[in-house]
Amino acid sequence: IVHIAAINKDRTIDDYQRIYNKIAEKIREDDEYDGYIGYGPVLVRLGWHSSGTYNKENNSGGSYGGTYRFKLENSDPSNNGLQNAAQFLDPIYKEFNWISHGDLYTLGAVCAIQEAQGPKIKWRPGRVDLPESATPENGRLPDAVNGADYVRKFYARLRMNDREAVALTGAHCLGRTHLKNSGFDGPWGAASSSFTNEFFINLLNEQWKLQKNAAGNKQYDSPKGYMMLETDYALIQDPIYLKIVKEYANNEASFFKDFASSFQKLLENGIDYPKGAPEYIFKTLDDQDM
Ligand code: HEM
Ligand SMILES: Nc1c([N+](=O)[O-])cnc2ccccc12
Repeated sequence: IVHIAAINKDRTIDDYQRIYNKIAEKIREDDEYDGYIGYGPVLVRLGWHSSGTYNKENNSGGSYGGTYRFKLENSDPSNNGLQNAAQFLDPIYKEFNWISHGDLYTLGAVCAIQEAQGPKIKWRPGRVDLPESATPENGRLPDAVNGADYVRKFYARLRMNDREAVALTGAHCLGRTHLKNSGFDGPWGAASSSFTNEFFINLLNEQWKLQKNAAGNKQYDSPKGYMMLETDYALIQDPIYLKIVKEYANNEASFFKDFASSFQKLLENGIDYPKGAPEYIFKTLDDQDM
């Protein structure tokens, strides 16, 4: 399968910055969502899940076709809760319906990370809405109850190496798990809406206890009320991952640099960009004194 980015010469960075600003202003405005965590984290998860269906074996899935908009994909149990992100983006799509769904889902995630004081993420437009028949089957997104071997194998399907896998998991500094969405619960402590390297610091500094939660699923809990999934905890069980976790816990700049490149790669998996395809770095609202 080949997906070639469609370059729309009528649209410039100003057009996309306008959409970015609309999303960013709405994140600021709708601040009460999920106990005042806000919509940032769930927008990041939508961008990641719409990209995480990619399979390098046949270049299928991924963000290009915007197939999350179809029932088969948005009703995948792995996508429980992302309806909130889709509903958040609906009015923005109505106002700017010249953008493709794939570009909108990924732009929303980039905006959410940057507005959470995370790194600048380069973003390239050109995804094209594909028909419902192009929707990937359920089951391509990762399960949380697994160890390091599973994590390594899963990320290999997305063409991600060990550093990229650890860096990407650092997005778990944002938001929280919700029993009704995924059967995992917490953290009850600082479920953050700021993008930092705290996930790695928590992993290394907290005492973790594996226990069954109210839904009977195993997760690691800490006395301070933090939690880790088994796939999170795997990053300090595996010696190679552990070394990278320590690097990112001690060097936020290194984490930011690697996250920015890995997240762009994740969002662009499966897409061929023609030579000279435009690549944008959006200004935050703060950069624009808004
Ligand atoms: C092995 C890989 C991964 C597994 C098993 C996993 C699993 C999960 C689970 C179970 C939740 C809770 C969902 C809910 O209950 O609402 C969650 C939330 C989240 N995940 Fe992951 N995840 C993985 C990788 C990633 C990656 C690569 C990113 C982004 C780069 C990411 C970003 C997020 C965010 C931002 C949230 C919070 C969402 C919210 O607060 O609504 N995750 N993840
Ligand atoms: N905030 C989180 C943490 N944490 O340490 O605060 C750990 N793992 C998570 C997994 C999914 C979503 C949020 C998480």
